[in-house]
Amino acid sequence: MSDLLDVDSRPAPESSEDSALAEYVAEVCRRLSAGLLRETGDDLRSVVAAEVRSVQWALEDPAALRDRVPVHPPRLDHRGRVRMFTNPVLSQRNPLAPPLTHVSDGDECEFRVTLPLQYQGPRNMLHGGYVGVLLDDVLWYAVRHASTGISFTRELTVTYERPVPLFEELRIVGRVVEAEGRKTFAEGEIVAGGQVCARATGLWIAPKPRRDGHGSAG
Ligand SMILES: CCCCCCCCCC(=O)SCCNC(=O)CCNC(=O)[C@H](O)C(C)(C)COP(=O)(O)OP(=O)(O)OC[C@H]1O[C@@H](n2cnc3c(N)ncnc32)[C@H](O)[C@@H]1OP(=O)(O)O
Repeated sequence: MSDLLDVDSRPAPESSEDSALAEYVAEVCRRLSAGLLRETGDDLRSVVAAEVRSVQWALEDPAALRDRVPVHPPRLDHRGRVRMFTNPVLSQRNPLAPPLTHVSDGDECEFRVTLPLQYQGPRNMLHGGYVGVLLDDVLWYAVRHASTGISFTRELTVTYERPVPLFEELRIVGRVVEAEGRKTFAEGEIVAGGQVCARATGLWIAPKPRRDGHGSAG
């Protein structure tokens, strides 16, 4: 996924052990989030203790994490500044991002994910706001893949056709339907068990070029 970012090939100012440590701790945070919402009493204490031990183990022996591949270190921009990939859907280093698999980058972009408890709205169902977050991100990703620069979401319409389930694999799909100047229109859906649960259409707009010829953001 990171190949779509505006990065260069200079080495990141972080050891691979530290990048692995950051991603490992993000995983621990995800497990803790689910544990805090699932457990009580002795079970809660035992989940917290186990995860604290696993962080201590990782800190004491960072080399043990070295074989955890792939690791996604921060990049440097053209001025040599660290560019951390912070995206709350796609960054492995962000505990808010779910454990998502990136399936394809062709005419259709597709992510797959099985969402745990911390994304719950109604019982066993995905929170509606997060349905919008996932669709915004996959449509943005399709727009980004089909173009050369950054675009911002201008309009996003989500149709909730049936509940999006937690605890089972979701396909999250996005595609460009039309591009005209700075505007790109895209659409997509979230599919569970072969059924479309939610659809989205939207418009992405590239920022006006600056006087120096570059985009104004991104
Ligand atoms: C490494 C990076 C990782 C990034 C992760 C991204 C995750 C997903 C994407 C996002 O969530 S982005 C964050 C949420 N979005 C924003 O915060 C954007 C806030 N809005 C803006 O900053 C501006 O509105 C925007 C830059 C999008 C557009 O401002 P402009 O002043 O350039 O737009 P303008 O009003 O000139 O409209 C441009 C064109 O679109 C047209 N237009 C605007 N709204 C329209 C509409 N609703 N339908 C059809 N056309 C529309 C408008 O008529 C015009 O057409 P023409 O070029 O033909 O004249």
